[in-house]
Amino acid sequence: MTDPEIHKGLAGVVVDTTNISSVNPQTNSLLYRGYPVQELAAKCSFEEVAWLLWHGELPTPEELADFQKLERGLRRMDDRTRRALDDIPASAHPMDALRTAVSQLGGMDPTLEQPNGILDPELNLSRAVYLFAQLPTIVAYIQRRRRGLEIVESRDDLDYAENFLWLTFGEVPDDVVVDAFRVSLVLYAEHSFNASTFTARVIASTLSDVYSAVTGAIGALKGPLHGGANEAVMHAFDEIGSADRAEAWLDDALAEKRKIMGFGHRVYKNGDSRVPTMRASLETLAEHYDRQDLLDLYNALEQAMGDRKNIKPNLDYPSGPAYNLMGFDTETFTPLFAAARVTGWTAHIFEQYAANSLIRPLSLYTGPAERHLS
Ligand SMILES: CC(=O)SCCNC(=O)CCNC(=O)[C@H](O)C(C)(C)COP(=O)(O)OP(=O)(O)OC[C@H]1O[C@@H](n2cnc3c(N)ncnc32)[C@H](O)[C@@H]1OP(=O)(O)O
Ligand SMILES: O=C([O-])CC(=O)C(=O)O
Repeated sequence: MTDPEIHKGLAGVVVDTTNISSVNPQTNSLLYRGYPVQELAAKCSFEEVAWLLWHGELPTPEELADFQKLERGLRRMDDRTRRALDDIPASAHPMDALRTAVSQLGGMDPTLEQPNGILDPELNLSRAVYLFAQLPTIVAYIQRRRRGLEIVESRDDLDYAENFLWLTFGEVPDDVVVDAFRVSLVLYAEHSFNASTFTARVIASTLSDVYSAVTGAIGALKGPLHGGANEAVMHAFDEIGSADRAEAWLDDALAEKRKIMGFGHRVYKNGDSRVPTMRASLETLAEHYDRQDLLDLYNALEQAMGDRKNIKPNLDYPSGPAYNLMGFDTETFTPLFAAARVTGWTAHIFEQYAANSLIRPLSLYTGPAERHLS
């Protein structure tokens, strides 16, 4: 009998269909429900993109107004969530705190216990909207607590992106900063069967609940080969210090066989479709904050990596320094990714429930042959 073909890391394996987004490395395109992500980033609020991912169509003006009203009414953090967060050491990684908070929200949702409470599509949409509204409050609070600052309450006159920045910094920055932040959220929202989304789908496929699936997805996103890379990019920039040191730093890192964070991608081999849009936002921010030095370092490392390995940046490469310029702590970068991606995760969880098959692949056993206790 010949051994089955092994697909390590499921590389190249098509495991299911999806109508949420398409990643096409040949044309270097990314479509959300058919719309190019660049067009959505140029023209849509993050609320509109969230709606599109969940419902398949952009909202009408009335639907958008109702959704915005609903979202604004769900932003306040429950005292029990606050207590759960306060119980975690402030030194813990924000992704650990966020993962705990989402899990705790699941424990506080009594509707999960209703008949069909886990799978009811209407309840699940409400849960997705609730998580969408809550994550900025939670992520902002985690950063403020780490800085020894008091919580800031949401403002109903602000949209999602503005309010997220307000909650974090206690002020709404200039429009160019808000816009760069909104663009990052749109670009991070969805990316087909990436590791965290697949994790969410695996969990949903057991007919477990939305909160469990999102909690698991947060765990998967934390790793530096996935979402954790946006933080790792900034750590690398801190290590390098300035553009003139990029080449030497890279040579040392490659000699030590280190992975260069923010470069490479499982699907895109000729560059990530989202990078030009995020890079343009980074450029605007660098100009706004008068930080050409950061852009120089960005360009120098990209150039050196291209020369030596011909490997291109992924979205985490421009997002890391962009979030740094906006004033976020490095440890908050991956939670920002999670707050954006909760839209894509939940859309995929709904899709999984709607046409479910338990996800359970096979493995080729390579351990000891059958043996017996004497
Ligand atoms: C938004 C996102 O989540 S995007 C991904 C974010 N993650 C990162 O930025 C982490 C750094 N990048 C990586 O580790 C990888 O590129 C991954 C995990 C993203 C993709 O990995 P894979 O598809 O498995 O690529 P694979 O590992 O086969 O790479 C092919 C070759 O390029 C090398 N390579 C790929 N990425 C990098 C990198 N960032 N630094 C150095 N070498 C790299 C590999 O070592 C491998 O070389 P080899 O053939 O000599 O062994
Ligand atoms: O698609 C992937 O493997 C990783 C990625 O870029 C994302 O999740 O945005």
